[in-house]
Parts: sequence; C-alpha cells; structure tokens
Amino acid sequence: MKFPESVLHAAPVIPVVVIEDAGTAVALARALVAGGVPAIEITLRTRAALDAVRAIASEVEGAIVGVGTVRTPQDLDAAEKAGARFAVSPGSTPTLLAAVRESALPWLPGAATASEAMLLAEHGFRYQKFFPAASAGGIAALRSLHGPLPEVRFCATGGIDAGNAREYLSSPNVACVGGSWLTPPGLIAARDWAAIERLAHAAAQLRV
Ligand SMILES: O=C(O)C(=O)C[C@H](O)[C@H](O)COP(=O)(O)O
Repeated sequence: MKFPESVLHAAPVIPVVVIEDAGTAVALARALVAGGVPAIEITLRTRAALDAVRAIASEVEGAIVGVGTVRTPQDLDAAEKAGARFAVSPGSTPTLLAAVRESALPWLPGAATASEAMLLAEHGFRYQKFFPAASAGGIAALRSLHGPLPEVRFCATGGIDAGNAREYLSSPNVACVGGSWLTPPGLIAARDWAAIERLAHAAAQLRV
C-alpha cells in the first residue's frame, strides 16, 4: 500500500518516541499535537508501546499514530490491531516485504544504501526511511542518492536533532526527518508536557 504523503508532510519532523509507561502516552501525544507535530512514531522497543498506541489512537484527537521498530510480520499485525495508522522499520527483509503485501497498513521501510533503496523502489516503495542517517553518510549521502534515484523520497532518521534537521530538510529528496529529540526520556519521566510542546513547536517551524 502506498505510504500516505499526509503522514510525511504533517510536519517537518516525525518524533520517534520510546514509551516506558503507557500512562504517559496520551498527555505526551497531546503535547506533540499541540506543538504542531501530529504524526508520531511509537517504537516497539518497550512493553508499553502497543498500549500506548491504543491509548493515543482512541483518545488523542488530531494525532496520527504509527508504530516503529517493526521487524517481523507479527510486529506489523500487532501494530495494525492496536490502531496504528502506519508502520516504520529500520530496514527491510524478504519476510516483511511479503507480509506488507498482505497488510492494509502503510509501511515506511528503512534503507541505508543505494542497493537497499533500489530494491525497495523495485517493490514499489517510493517513500523510505533513510536510517541510520548520520552514520550512513548524512546529508552528503542523501544528496548523492538523489542523482541516480530522483523519485525516491526519504524520512531521514538517526542522529538528527534541532541543530542539523534544517540542513537535512533542504535536500530535495528529504520529505521529512525523524528523531527522538522532541521526547527526551528525562522530560517524559518528569511529565514536563509544556517543555515537550515547546520542542514540538520549534520542530514544526523547521520547514525550509
Ligand atoms: O527504533 C527504530 O525503529 C529505529 O529505527 C531507530 C530510531 O528511528 C532512531 O533510533 C532514532 O534516532 P535518534 O533520533 O538518533 O535517537
């Protein structure tokens, strides 16, 4: 299924969120939405992740909640059942590609090299996550990929923060960036939703 541009263009940044306590999910998502960043990726790295997705999907108006760290067909299925609107993976595998074909959930697969991006494009995935962006060559790598693969658009993620996001966004093949900097664990633990809203608000202004 085609990945919705409405998710990639909802804001310049898709926050990548690690939730330890599902009880924080609704307030956290409301802060991000209020700051102008409505598409939110909850990583499947914690046991609380799917409960957090369920809560955001049912309670937070305006949020577009997705699931990240999708590594298996089981992850994909669990994400869809929890009410996720999209799924994101750090890479791709033949098993996942087959599962995605049978699923209604839009999928943003990860690529870090020209070969990976070409293979995904061959399978019809024009939108991809460039991960791990900074260590896979950063903005220079993205600009280099744009020449031979002009139709592919990336959500660059991994090592991006408020300081370098704008530079990534200036590359013509970068649709948006992803990152964990809007939701630092310390602010979540302190339930400092006002601070998270301020970070989201600053991120929402990053469009170049
Ligand atoms: O968990 C996943 O699904 C991932 O693919 C990794 C995350 O997207 C990055 O870890 C975010 O990177 P930072 O913004 O540098 O923290």
